[in-house]
Amino acid sequence: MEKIDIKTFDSILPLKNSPLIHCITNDITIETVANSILYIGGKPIMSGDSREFRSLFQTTDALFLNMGRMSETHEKNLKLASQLAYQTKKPTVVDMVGYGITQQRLDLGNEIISTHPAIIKGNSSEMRRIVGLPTSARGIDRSEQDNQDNTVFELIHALKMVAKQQPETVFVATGPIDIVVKGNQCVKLNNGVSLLDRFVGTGDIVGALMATLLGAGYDAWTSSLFSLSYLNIAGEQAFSKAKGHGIENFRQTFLNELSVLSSHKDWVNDIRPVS
Ligand SMILES: Nc1ncnc2c1ncn2[C@@H]1O[C@H](COP(=O)(O)OP(=O)(O)O)[C@@H](O)[C@H]1O
Ligand SMILES: Cc1ncsc1CCOP(=O)(O)O
Ligand SMILES: [Mg+2]
Repeated sequence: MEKIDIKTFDSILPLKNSPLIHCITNDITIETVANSILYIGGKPIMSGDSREFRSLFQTTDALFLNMGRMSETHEKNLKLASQLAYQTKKPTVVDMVGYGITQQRLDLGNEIISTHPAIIKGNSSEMRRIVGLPTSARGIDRSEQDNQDNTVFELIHALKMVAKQQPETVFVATGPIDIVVKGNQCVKLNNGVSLLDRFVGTGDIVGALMATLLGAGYDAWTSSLFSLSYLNIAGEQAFSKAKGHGIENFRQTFLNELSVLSSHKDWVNDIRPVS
């Protein structure tokens, strides 16, 4: 497993600049995604009007694409934006929500993958479909079977095979164990709490945090590892403060933690890579 240079994480927040992040995302979690970017010092612009994409691209620092709630317009927007990002080398994160559950999502996801975004992420079940592994997951959720030691091992192997074809792209599979792969490099992270899986948006949020760090000028590897660690340790802090008081209370406490965790400089000491 690659070592993580945790010391660099200490100095990342607060961000030195306020990167402007263009988000084309689902309308289920759009407000939470926008606020999460603000909580770590970025500036979101949520635009789904393709008429303004080209002028927006002249001022934004990164692009966040989320396959979320599909429609013909959303599909056209994601296709156009991913092509513009490829042509202009705009740092891009794509969240493969529901990849492979329908032909539309399969085709759209494959078209976006071909534009070589900096980070391709999804939960472990979505990422298993991307690398051609079976999954019993339904809808956009993750199957528990996809988080066992053997299934995590086979996903890492398959991700490395795909990553060899796209050496500039970081592949992230989230779950109880988060997997980050770039070429033949791999890190597994073991932070977070199961309550993070009990409400919608945590996958969307961590993808938006990755795009924010890309926009701040960090590379895809650092952006992925930092965002996963930061979000999950915010979840651990929220659990210690809000456990037993209901999922919605945990969710609110968790979102609050995203805005304050960076002020506790020793948070990086809680990062738990898995050897
Ligand atoms: N059971 C769990 N234990 C620890 N962390 C979790 C758990 N479930 C989800 N997470 C964390 O929540 C975030 C979202 O992951 P996941 O639920 O897999 O994405 P999605 O919401 O797209 O399905 C990730 O940072 C992941 O590490
Ligand atoms: C429920 C739902 N349906 C389409 S997008 C979405 C939200 C998914 O958010 P996350 O992947 O972060 O749980
Ligand atoms: Mg998701």
